[in-house]
Amino acid sequence: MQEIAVESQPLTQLTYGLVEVQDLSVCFTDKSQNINTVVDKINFTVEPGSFVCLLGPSGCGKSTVLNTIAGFIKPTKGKILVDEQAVTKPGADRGFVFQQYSLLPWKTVFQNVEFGLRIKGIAKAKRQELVAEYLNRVGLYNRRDSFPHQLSGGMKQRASIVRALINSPSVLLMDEPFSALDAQTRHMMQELLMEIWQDFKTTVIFVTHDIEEAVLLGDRILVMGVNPGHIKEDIAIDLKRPRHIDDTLTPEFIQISRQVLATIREETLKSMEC
Ligand SMILES: Nc1ncnc2c1ncn2[C@@H]1O[C@H](COP(=O)(O)OP(=O)(O)OP(=O)(O)O)[C@@H](O)[C@H]1O
Repeated sequence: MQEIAVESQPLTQLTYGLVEVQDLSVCFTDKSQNINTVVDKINFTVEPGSFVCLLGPSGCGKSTVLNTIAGFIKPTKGKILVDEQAVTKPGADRGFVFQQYSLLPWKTVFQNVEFGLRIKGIAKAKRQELVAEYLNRVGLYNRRDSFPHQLSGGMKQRASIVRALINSPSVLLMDEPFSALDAQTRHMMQELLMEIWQDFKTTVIFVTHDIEEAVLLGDRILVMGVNPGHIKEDIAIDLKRPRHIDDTLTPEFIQISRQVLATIREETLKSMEC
């Protein structure tokens, strides 16, 4: 593989990361040729460097919207623009972290994180320097030679996050990345993600159905409604940063969470009716 030298990339590099979702509709056709409109006429813009949560009841289409931004699903109508370029397929400008760990099981932590840099043809010495820097950032350098099955769930997700971030994506797409973790590990991961995001200033679009998680992490919460999936409310979270788990106990936090709960409760009931 041809190797090229690159300039050192500081951890604090500011990427662009403007995401525009314009009149997005996604339909799936089942075996009997019935057309199911999963999300309809979705419009929103995510400003560069902001952290937006997509929140809604199960089945409202959160993952479908995220997968369309990732380029895994093609819009039936409408379009997605990332940094003013139309999304037609997956690309290195969009990093993805799934609920189920996206690490390659036959590669070590180091090799998993290094993978994208190898594909780009970055020189070995530079790869080693960058991977060490990123693994140190999430406290995984000492586990660099471990395989994924030798790691805890939290460690796997830390590795998955730096695996995505090391490629300097304009936007990081996260689909319920902490939902499989126990409560304590989830809280640690939420705090770590906020710290990393403050460093990197990458745009983050984060899917969750956990209200507390959305209020803690997001600059904005896009609450989705059902039948078909749509944006029901766009709620700005004006809580000061940096935020910490303890903030979830403050009156301001509880008040915002109640407001979000009231919005989402109606949709959850609707989703249970069908
Ligand atoms: N590839 C597909 N083919 C057919 N139907 C699909 C496909 N992907 C998703 N759906 C349907 O679209 C709807 C929305 O699914 P989606 O996973 O986007 O919702 P969600 O809000 O992320 O749900 P959850 O919170 O449970 O993960 C569901 O009814 C699902 O069955």
